[in-house]
Amino acid sequence: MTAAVAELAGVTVTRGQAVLLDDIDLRIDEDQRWVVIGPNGAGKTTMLQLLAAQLYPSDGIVGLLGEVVGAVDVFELRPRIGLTSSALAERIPAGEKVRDLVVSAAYAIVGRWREEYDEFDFERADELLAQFRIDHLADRTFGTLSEGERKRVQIARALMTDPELLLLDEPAGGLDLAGREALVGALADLFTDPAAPATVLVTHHVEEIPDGVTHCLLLNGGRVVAAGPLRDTLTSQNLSAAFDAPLQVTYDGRWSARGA
Ligand SMILES: Nc1ncnc2c1ncn2[C@@H]1O[C@H](COP(=O)(O)OP(=O)(O)OP(=O)(O)O)[C@@H](O)[C@H]1O
Repeated sequence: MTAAVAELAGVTVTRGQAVLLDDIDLRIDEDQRWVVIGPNGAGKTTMLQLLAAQLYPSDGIVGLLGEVVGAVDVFELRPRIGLTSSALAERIPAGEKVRDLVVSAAYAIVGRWREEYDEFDFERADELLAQFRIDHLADRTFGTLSEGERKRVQIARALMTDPELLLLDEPAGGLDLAGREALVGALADLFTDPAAPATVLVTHHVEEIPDGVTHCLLLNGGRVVAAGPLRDTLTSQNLSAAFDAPLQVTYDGRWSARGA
């Protein structure tokens, strides 16, 4: 049996009168790659914040990497979890060099360059840059990169600490078609690697589901519409329920969806 990297039991998140997540049960195993899909405001980012140990539930239990959030120091948990999001990208100084940015993740530092890094760290950073086909950008500054290049740098950085759980919040958001396709391809390479960590990828678009994704969570209004193995879960009926609109899902090696 595989081990759970994350377990949510009866998890509710409220802010004032607003219910952001409502009574969520979910288990993510170490060999699983999840995609979370839902309309704006469904609670996807809130879910990732819970999984990143950046948010406590208002009710219920969040188990992460064998620990219960709230009963353990989150600063011990966070280095074991890789996260990319546009909010984090905004905090990256434009003048930071790509290689430094990736290598400094080993020490969970953004925009500082004070620690000693060893040869192994630089080798690992270069390996990750090559894996995401951005090794030619190693000496460029973050601010000079295209949006697609920035996304890949962030993912390389998130992997630098060899996280046990990788969380990607709309990694293809804002990319043009070619950039999106390149990123989806790079993620497919990662997701189909058995050594890659358990992953949760948030998106609005089924076209952005890379090969290697095994499970799907559909959210609407903070509630689970459906969750389980991808092929069983991502049906026209479930997607329509998640988006409150008649949608037709097809799969021909890639997922796509259109109005029914
Ligand atoms: N502090 C808060 N107080 C009240 N409501 C909030 C607060 N933070 C978030 N919300 C609401 O919670 C809901 C879920 O937000 P969340 O960012 O998790 O959704 P999402 O699915 O990631 O949306 P999107 O696709 O637009 O990024 C939204 O309706 C949002 O307006």
